[in-house]
Amino acid sequence: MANGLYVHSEIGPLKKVLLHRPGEELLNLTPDDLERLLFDDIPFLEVAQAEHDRFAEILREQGVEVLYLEKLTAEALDAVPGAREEFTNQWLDESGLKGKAARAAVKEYMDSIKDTKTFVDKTIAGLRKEEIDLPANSSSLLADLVGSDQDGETDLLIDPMPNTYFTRDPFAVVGKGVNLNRMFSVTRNRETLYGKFIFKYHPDYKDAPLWYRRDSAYHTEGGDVLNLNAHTLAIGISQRTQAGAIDQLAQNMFWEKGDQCEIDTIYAFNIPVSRAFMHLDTVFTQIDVDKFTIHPGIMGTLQVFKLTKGAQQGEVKIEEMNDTLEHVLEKALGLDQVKLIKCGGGDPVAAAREQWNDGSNTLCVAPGKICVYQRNSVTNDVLYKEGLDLLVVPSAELSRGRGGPRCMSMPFAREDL
Ligand SMILES: NC(=O)NCCC[C@H](N)C(=O)O
Repeated sequence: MANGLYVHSEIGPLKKVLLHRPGEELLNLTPDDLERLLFDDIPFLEVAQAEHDRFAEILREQGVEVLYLEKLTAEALDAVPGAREEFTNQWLDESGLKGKAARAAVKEYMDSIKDTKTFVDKTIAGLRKEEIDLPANSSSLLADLVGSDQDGETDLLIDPMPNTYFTRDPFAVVGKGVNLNRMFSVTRNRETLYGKFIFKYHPDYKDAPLWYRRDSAYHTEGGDVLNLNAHTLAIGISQRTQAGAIDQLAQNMFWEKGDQCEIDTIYAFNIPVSRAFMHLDTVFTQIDVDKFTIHPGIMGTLQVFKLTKGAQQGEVKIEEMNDTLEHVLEKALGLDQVKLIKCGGGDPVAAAREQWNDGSNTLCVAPGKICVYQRNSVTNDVLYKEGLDLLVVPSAELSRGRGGPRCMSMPFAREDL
């Protein structure tokens, strides 16, 4: 574990996980910005934090080391002279700020924050106009005179990043390396900066090989990536992950970085493009050696492609194998039978309601032991009767961002099975 990363499955005993405690970014969410910022409601921050603290505590009770994105980023920026300056400039480049004068004023404000962890929190929280002394209209640039209001009236100078607590998506640990993603939306793509600097400068993680880069041409997100075993990945072709990203990933994993990457097979699942099916992990998650929770909407024949390394340099073989999810997973895992447990049991009303609140998005901490949202009582009852050991996370507020326990976590290390 030279660089501290080691993930070869979805279910091996979890040793180390990355979270982000929701912070002041949720206080900069307004009803008008919800859709653009990919959020569905305004959470009550204090309760969201208490729920998240309980999630972290549940993980620690299971012997898991809990890391925080904001802390690792601050450590990375403090580790190398010039790293914080480099981060600030790139954060400003991607902040949507218009005008040189505004940029200079924000830079001065951010530089004045001495403590780096407080600085990192502020980059996530966003900035209100009232917080900055913008120079009077003395500039000769139209952009300074008009400012950011050209996109509509707003009290914000820089958008918050309310989805940062979904640490699953900006990057994904695969084996001993990382897919550093280019994300689907402009707003969430800013979250990938934290991973960029952690994997560039953090003393414990800087040697991690990158299987994908945030400057790639196609978008992809960690919620679409499932580590089936050391050699096999499942990836969704979804609203968030383009087929071209999977081609690029296969090239990098099989060839460009083939000497470091153990993955030799990728199953690409073509899932419907909709918010309910946002990522592969909103549709199914592995909960035991041979068990998965699923969204019932994914039953029936699926279009699936199997990508393997070809014989010629740079060649990737693609086989279309349209089949049921059950059969594809059996083949991929080399099992005679897998069991798919439906969100909501057989009840279509419960399935729709609980799927909306991530009933099939679970975090497995060991085979058969999973974190679930408390509010999904119908699904949880079914899982309990199937013999699963449930670690129940309070979820009244956390669920308002449309992500569950798997979305809120990025495993850094799991024991082998
Ligand atoms: N892996 C996941 O399904 N993550 C949930 C992300 C929810 C967030 N509001 C988003 O739309 O990106």
